[in-house]
Amino acid sequence: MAHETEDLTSFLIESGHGVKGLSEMELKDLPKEYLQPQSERPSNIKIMEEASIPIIDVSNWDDQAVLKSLCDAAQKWGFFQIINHGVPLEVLENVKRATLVLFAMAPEDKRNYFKENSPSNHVRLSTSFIPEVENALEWKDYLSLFYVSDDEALALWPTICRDQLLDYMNKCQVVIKSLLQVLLKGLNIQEINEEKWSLLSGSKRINLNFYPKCPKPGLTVGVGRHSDVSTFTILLQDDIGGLYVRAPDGEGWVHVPPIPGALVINIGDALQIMSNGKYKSIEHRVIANGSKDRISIPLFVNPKPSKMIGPLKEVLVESDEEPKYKEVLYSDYTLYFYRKAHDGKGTLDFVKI
Ligand SMILES: COc1cc(/C=C/C(=O)SCCNC(=O)CCNC(=O)[C@H](O)C(C)(C)COP(=O)(O)OP(=O)(O)OC[C@H]2O[C@@H](n3cnc4c(N)ncnc43)[C@H](O)[C@@H]2OP(=O)(O)O)ccc1O
Ligand SMILES: O=C(O)CCC(=O)C(=O)O
Ligand SMILES: [Fe+2]
Repeated sequence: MAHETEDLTSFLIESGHGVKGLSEMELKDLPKEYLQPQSERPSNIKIMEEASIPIIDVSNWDDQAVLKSLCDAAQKWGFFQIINHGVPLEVLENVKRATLVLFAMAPEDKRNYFKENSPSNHVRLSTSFIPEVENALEWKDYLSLFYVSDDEALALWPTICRDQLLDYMNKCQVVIKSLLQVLLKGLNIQEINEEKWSLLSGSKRINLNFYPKCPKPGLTVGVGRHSDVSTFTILLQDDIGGLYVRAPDGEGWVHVPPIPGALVINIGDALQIMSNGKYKSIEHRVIANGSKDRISIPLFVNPKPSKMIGPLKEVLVESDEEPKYKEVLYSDYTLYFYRKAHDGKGTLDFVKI
């Protein structure tokens, strides 16, 4: 039934089943649309079992040793986990539960949030990444919510999860502010005025990712190799695992093990650009799971879309380096990201000098 592409699109999107619906059919084989080229399949990944991304205790953001660990991790790994960050465990659990409840909704209710029916482009349920431009689909459904204000979110976001998400985003504000202050100190910027806050963190997007159990996890991906286009991302994951990040040697891949209560932080392209390459946005990917559903919730902290981004002048003066990236309107950068399939760190080519 769902094996011809047109039928598949109708099943996934028009009927609102998503890839979760395919998973529930207990198919023996994957529809051909999900077959990734050999080079992207998990069997071709060199996994570095002995390596791990840093785990940093941030109970005291003002501690110089904590500052050094965070800035070193942002330079070397671009990915780290934080513990004792102050966001209550209960708030994290509520968000994960709300995500499961959202994806458990009936397809006829979920279909209202797919792009074609959604009342706003700030609320969008999708499957894969951008099916229209992908040669091979990703085994994932996701709800993407662009945050403008609490009032707008209360009016537009699905009632089934909006309160839990807003509470979580609100509680994350301390983490966002503290992390930005530390990372900018590492660039020798001590004071952050309103203009800089807005440049670095003037918009937010939260995605609820659902990776259903997959009949042939070896032949597809949960999410293909990409770097985020954010300033940085705060990722909450459940206890299943499957996220891998590119190791600093550029060859192998390192698993990000779930740690109860921890938040995963990754530097995005916008901060790589603004720090003129000092902080690294690192490629990452998600492998599908053969026996269990998985969820993750990335909170993308982004520049305001109307801002021009480029290497910060303080960074250029301090390092006496030439800019490595051109200035670009942030919304143009994001649109370029959304116009193509995931392609590793390919989005940065848009601004490389
Ligand atoms: C790994 O898998 C992912 C990752 C992601 C996201 C990762 C990030 O790093 S998110 C950070 C992105 N930055 C922002 O959201 C802030 C800046 N955003 C904006 O300025 C706007 O949203 C916009 C991108 C400029 C678009 O706004 P607007 O002018 O109002 O037009 P739209 O109709 O909303 O969209 C135009 C065009 O963009 C694409 N698009 C927009 N939002 C999404 C979305 N959430 N998911 C996918 N695609 C989106 C879309 O192609 C639109 O084209 P149409 O043909 O539909 O008109 C996300 C998802 C993953 O799987
Ligand atoms: O699910 C994950 O662990 C990562 C998801 C991700 O990289 C993204 O949504 O940008
Ligand atoms: Fe990502």
